[in-house]
Parts: sequence; structure tokens; C-alpha cells
Amino acid sequence: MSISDPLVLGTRGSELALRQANVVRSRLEAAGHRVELETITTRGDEATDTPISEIGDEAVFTKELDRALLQGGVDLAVHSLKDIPSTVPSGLALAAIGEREDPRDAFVAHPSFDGHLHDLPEGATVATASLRRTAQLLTWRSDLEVVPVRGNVDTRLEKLGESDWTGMVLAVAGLVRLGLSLHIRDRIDPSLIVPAVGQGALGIACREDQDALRDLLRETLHHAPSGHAANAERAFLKKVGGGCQVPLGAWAHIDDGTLVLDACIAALDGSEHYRDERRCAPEDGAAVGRKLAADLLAMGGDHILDDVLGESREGTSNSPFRP
Ligand SMILES: NCc1[nH]cc(CCC(=O)O)c1CC(=O)O
Repeated sequence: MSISDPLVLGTRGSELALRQANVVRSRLEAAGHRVELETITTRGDEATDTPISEIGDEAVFTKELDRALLQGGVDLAVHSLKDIPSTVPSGLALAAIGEREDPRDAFVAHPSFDGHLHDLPEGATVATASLRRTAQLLTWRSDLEVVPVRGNVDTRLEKLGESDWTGMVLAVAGLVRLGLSLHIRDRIDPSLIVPAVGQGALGIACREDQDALRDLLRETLHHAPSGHAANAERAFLKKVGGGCQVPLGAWAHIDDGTLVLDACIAALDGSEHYRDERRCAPEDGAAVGRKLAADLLAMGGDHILDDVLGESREGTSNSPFRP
């Protein structure tokens, strides 16, 4: 099947999503294709007061776009890889993984606090949108008060300014892509907070049966080292299961030709924490990710899963046709 002209590129409407979509658009245009943007609102954009972990749907930022892809209304969709569930709906393909931005988390200080993350006073309040960051912050410093915050990156920064929090933790990549790096006080070392699966990378999806388009996306947008890292991290996530309801982190990178995968599963209150690192050939990342997941679960991560998922542990679905 030939490639549509113009190509309709589906994206969420947030400032960050549009920036990311425009990066992809420019690449495709440079390769000689016309591209039209189609903005689609997702449940994650609407339910801005509910913590993502409570919506309980892994596909909260992708389902409406998946549906548009399957129905043919859009040809490709651009997402933050972090927002794409570890199992892509049947009929769709993750055709390319774009080059990764800095995968680390950022500490952003309240305007009145001129210290760094390591200078946080006893009992300081830190806001974050993720269970992973909460669990790891509390593993490090059980005296901290960690509070939830939601919304787009700029909304979160606004909330910080109006709050009595000492600071906030969010992804470096989002801030950098929005031109807001000035707000980054610290890029947090992954040895302190393991980044989220896929954080900082872009995922480009299309229909599985569109061979010519898949080839084009791979040739123009795929970045092999980021792809290998993503495969390892996503295999880890899939094996553990539970999506964003589970406090887990996994970060892979290529070091001198070797893939290094560092991952953890932590109790939300920081009381328990299982973590290990594996090295392998870049092509073997997925198998090693699955194995590391099995090992961390066996070490005790399994109990953490039981605690956070309880009865909902079976039967989660990311079908785009499920309400
Ligand atoms: N969950 C929302 C989301 N999805 C992707 C990013 C940041 C960019 C990225 O990780 O690529 C963010 C914001 C954040 O976590 O601070």
C-alpha cells in the first residue's frame, strides 16, 4: 500500500505534545512528505484533577489516538514513549522510537528556595505526579512530605509557584522540549531516582498493515540505541505488569556497546525497595528485561504488587474500544 498524501499526524493538544509532533512533522517534510496535524483530546487531558494512577487505565493518554489510527482518521500518532502502554493494541505497530532526550527526573525548586535537592530541609514538602517518584523519594528520605500534583507541565509549574511546597519533581525531557530548562535546579542522578520506562523518548505509532509507512517512519525517525534501551525497559514493564499503578522504574542505556539496564520496584511509602542492574548485548535487552523483572518480583517485588494492585491485578485492558 502506498503512503497517503498528505500524511495525517495525530497528536494530543498539549504544548508538549505539539512540540513533539512538530519535530516529527519536520523530519517527514524534510524527507519529501506533506504532513497535516490532527489534534485529538484524550481522557488524560480531560481528567486533570485525578491522579493518573487512580484513573487505572494504562492507555489514558493514547486510547483515542489508537482508535483514530485503527479507523483510518489519522495515519501516524506521536506520543511520549512513557505514555504508551507496554502492550500496543492489536492492529497497531510502534514503528519508530525517536532519539531520546535526557531521561532523568528534574528537581524544580519553589522560587523562594535557593537550595538543591540535597539541601531539602527536614520534613520538606515535594510535589510529584508519579508513584515511582514518590516511592523513590521516600526510600531516600522518609522524612519528606510527598504530595500529588497533576496537569500539563506549565500548569504544574504554576501550581508550584502558588504553593507552600519546597519543590517539585518532573521529567527533564518535558521541561527541555518546552524551552523551560531554566527551571531545572538539579538533574537527578538515576542512582537516586530510576527514571520511568521510556522517559524522554518519542514513540511513533501507525497501523500494522501499512508496510510502506512503517519503513518510512523507521528510516526517517528511528534511533537504534534509544530503540534498544526502550525494548529492554518496556519488556521489564510488561513482565511486571500494572502500568502506572506500580511504583517502578527502569532505565537502560548503551555504554561502550553494552546495554546496561537498571530497574527497581519500590513500596509507595519507601519501606521496601528491590533493585538490580544487568548488562547484555543491545539486541538482548528484551529478554534481559523480562528476566530482571522476574528476579525483582521473586526478591519481594511480588508483595509490593499485591499491595498496590489488590484485586484489580488480573484483567487490565488497553483495548481502544473498551470504555
Ligand atoms: N506523564 C506525563 C508526561 N509524559 C511525558 C512527559 C515528559 C516527557 C517525557 O518523559 O518524554 C510527561 C511529564 C512529566 O512526567 O513530567
